[in-house]
Order: sequence, then structure tokens, then C-alpha cells
Amino acid sequence: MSITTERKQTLRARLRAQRRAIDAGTARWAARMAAKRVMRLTAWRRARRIAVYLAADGEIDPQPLVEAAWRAGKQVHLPVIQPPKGERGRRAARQRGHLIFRRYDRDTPLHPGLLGIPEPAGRSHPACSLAAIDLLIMPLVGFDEAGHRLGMGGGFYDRTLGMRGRFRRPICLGLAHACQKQPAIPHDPWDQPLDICVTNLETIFC
Ligand SMILES: Nc1nc2c(c(=O)[nH]1)N(C=O)[C@@H](CNc1ccc(C(=O)N[C@@H](CCC(=O)O)C(=O)O)cc1)CN2
Ligand SMILES: Nc1ncnc2c1ncn2[C@@H]1O[C@H](COP(=O)(O)OP(=O)(O)OP(=O)(O)O)[C@@H](O)[C@H]1O
Repeated sequence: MSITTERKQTLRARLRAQRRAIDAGTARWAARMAAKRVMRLTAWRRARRIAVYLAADGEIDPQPLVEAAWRAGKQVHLPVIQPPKGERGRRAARQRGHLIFRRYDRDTPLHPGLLGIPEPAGRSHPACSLAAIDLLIMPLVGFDEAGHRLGMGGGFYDRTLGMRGRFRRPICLGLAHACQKQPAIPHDPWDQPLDICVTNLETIFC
């Protein structure tokens, strides 16, 4: 295992524990403050199709943004883990899977995805690729001002952004609790940078 991978793992464990320790009231307040900041951005106002996530493991909850997007008539999507072609199972998905996106409306049925996070059950809307997304609101474990992002370790967002070919890149916005900001995040060549990071306390253009 590389030294960067080891440093990422140590930092990931510490930040995940810190994130989970935030009490429910504080977390709800933080989610509202961060949502307000996002809604002031030009990138938000211009976006017709956004992707969010369903908060897990102490992640800051994008739900206030989802409600605002629905009210504003924006199309909301959620990531769905795709295992590599012709393979099934969590191991293959974890090592080489990527993300596609499915519409998330008020009445979309959800079911647990390959790694336990709920995903739209499909069929109601066709899945779309990253190319259809204007604003990608990304979960994260840690970030720094340079836009380096530490995720849960699946590499899903990195792989998905890395394989987009000639398609335009969506605006990548990391959503986080203020305590997830670090002086410097260890990074690898495949890490995809954030364009903007928004916390309950600040908006950072990377
Ligand atoms: N809310 C949310 N949704 C998301 C992501 C995310 O980081 N947050 N992802 C970003 O890529 C993808 C899922 N990535 C994941 C990566 C690792 C684990 C994970 O380690 N889960 C368990 C172990 C589960 C298992 O291996 O069966 C754990 O918490 O230890 C879960 C999801 C797509 N959806
Ligand atoms: N573009 C890519 N090509 C090949 N492998 C990749 C690519 N992107 C990520 N990976 C693999 O994914 C694994 C996890 O990467 P990393 O620890 O940076 O994930 P992460 O950014 O924390 O996770 P996520 O993006 O899911 O939130 C690495 O072991 C790496 O080999």
C-alpha cells in the first residue's frame, strides 16, 4: 500500500468519526446554513440538472437543497453504483465500479445499493450519465482549500469523472461540515479536484 493511501486511510477514519459525533440539532442547522450558501451561487441558479446524495455516516445533509431544487423545477438525481460490465457483487463494484445517475423525485422508490446507501429503484426514469449533470454536489470526508477531496475510499466519483471522455465536466461542488476542512489532503494523480466547496461557515472557490 502506498504512503498516500495509508495517510488517506488514517485521515478518513479520524474525520469519519468526527463527522458522526456531530449531534442531530447541530447537523440540521449546519445543513440549512450550507444550503443557503449554495443557493446564492450562480452555479446553482444556472443548473437545470443537479446531482446530490442521500446523507449517510454523518455527512452533511443536502435535503434542504433537494427541496429547493424541486420547488424551482430543477431535475434532481442520485448516484447509483454500477458494477463493471459483466461482473456482479460488491467486491468488483468496490474496486472498479462507477456511478450513473437516476432521477430523484418526491415519489421515487428507493432501495439499498451495493454498498448499503439507498438508490432510486430505476424503471421510473432512464438512468443518465454524468454528461447530463450541470452541477454535481458531492459528499466528502475531508477537503482542503486547493480543492483536494477525500471520499469514503471507493474512488467512485474519481473514476466516473475520470472516464467522461470528451464530455464537458459538470461543476463539482463539495458539501461539508466546517470541521471537515483540513490544511492539506494527501492526493493521488487520479483524484478529481473540486471547483467549489461549501460548508455551514464558508464558501470556497478552489
Ligand atoms: N451519501 C453518499 N452516497 C454515495 C457516496 C458517498 O460517499 N456518500 N459514494 C461516494 O463514492 C458512493 C458510494 N460509496 C461508498 C463508498 C464506501 C462505502 C463504505 O465504506 N461503506 C461501509 C462498508 C460497506 C461495505 O463494504 O459493504 C462503511 O461505512 O464502512 C459506502 C459507500 C455513491 N453514493
Ligand atoms: N481514474 C481512476 N482510474 C483508476 N483507478 C482509480 C481511479 N480513480 C480512483 N481509482 C481507484 O479508487 C481507489 C480509491 O481512491 P480514493 O482513496 O482516492 O477514493 P475517494 O476519493 O476517497 O473515494 P470516492 O471518490 O468514492 O468518494 C484507489 O485505490 C484507486 O486505485
